[in-house]
Amino acid sequence: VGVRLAAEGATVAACDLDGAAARETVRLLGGPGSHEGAPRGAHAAFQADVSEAGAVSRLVDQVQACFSRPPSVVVSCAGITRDEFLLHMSEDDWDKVIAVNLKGIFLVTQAAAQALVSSGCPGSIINISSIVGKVGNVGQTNYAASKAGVVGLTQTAARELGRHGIRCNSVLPGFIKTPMTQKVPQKVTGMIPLGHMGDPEDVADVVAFLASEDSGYITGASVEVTGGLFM
Ligand SMILES: CCCCCCCCCCCCCC(=O)CC(=O)SCCNC(=O)CCNC(=O)[C@H](O)C(C)(C)COP(=O)(O)OP(=O)(O)OC[C@H]1O[C@@H](n2cnc3c(N)ncnc32)[C@H](O)[C@@H]1OP(=O)(O)O
Ligand SMILES: NC(=O)C1=CN([C@@H]2O[C@H](COP(=O)(O)OP(=O)(O)OC[C@H]3O[C@@H](n4cnc5c(N)ncnc54)[C@H](O)[C@@H]3O)[C@@H](O)[C@H]2O)C=CC1
Repeated sequence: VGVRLAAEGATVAACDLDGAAARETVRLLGGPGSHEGAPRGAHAAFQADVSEAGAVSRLVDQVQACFSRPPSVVVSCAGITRDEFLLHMSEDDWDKVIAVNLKGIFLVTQAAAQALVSSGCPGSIINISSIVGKVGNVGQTNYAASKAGVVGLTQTAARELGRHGIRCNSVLPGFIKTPMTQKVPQKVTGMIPLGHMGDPEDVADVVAFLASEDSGYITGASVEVTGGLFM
């Protein structure tokens, strides 16, 4: 997503719980700024735990200090799984997934919206849900609930923030080739109408569209990027 948005001319603030991962993203973008507080206009890397309110507040403050404005496009990708059958799922596995995947998106969406509204800037907020939030999945009561919650949160934010020129949309990827999907039974591929798994670039293409003025009249939408899986 960062590479695609940079290719569209965006200056990217990449943030991750793993600061090294964020700095690697900035290096991928060819940005000189592989450290916080990069020269104005350069891409910059930040570290934060999105499930922690103080960390998110500090992140938005750091981004505004670095770029002299709130972020005009915010893409929340952070997500984890702690898969287990319902009969055996621990409370901790439930709490951890909800904290990152749902509360994290609440905190980032809220902090970004507060900064945009107080500065009178329009914006586009894009939250990464999952097709699992629409149809459920074996072993994922926690994850499915978190991802379904992302859609409801984003629709509500869209209703409240439209008057401020802030659009909010959800992206629901399907079976995408990343480490996260390595444990999914491969028999799934046969269920995909397009016959193959997607690539992260397929998701990035949709994010770039929702970030751009080409989607200027779209808000509150849930865009499925699934090859037709579970249409
Ligand atoms: C006909 C197949 C239908 C498959 C539909 C699956 C759709 C998945 C699309 C995902 C797209 C988006 C996903 C996403 O947002 C990103 C992710 O979250 S990727 C990770 C998704 N996680 C899973 O799919 C769960 C994978 N399973 C597990 O992690 C383990 O199985 C689990 C921890 C749940 C249990 O482990 P264990 O006790 O060791 O049991 P087994 O692994 O031996 O499995 C027992 C039994 O259950 C079957 N099974 C496991 N997972 C799934 C599944 N997702 N869908 C269907 N069936 C599943 C497994 O095949 C075994 O069946 P047997 O007949 O007993 O062999
Ligand atoms: N891979 C797939 O097939 C699908 C993925 N998704 C969603 O897409 C998003 C990205 O998924 P992937 O790139 O596959 O996963 P990934 O595991 O490669 O990336 C997730 C990133 O989130 C970071 N992160 C984890 N907890 C964090 C926290 N508390 N604070 C800040 N950062 C944190 C991780 O360090 C990691 O860099 C996730 O929200 C996932 O649920 C949705 C559908 C399908």
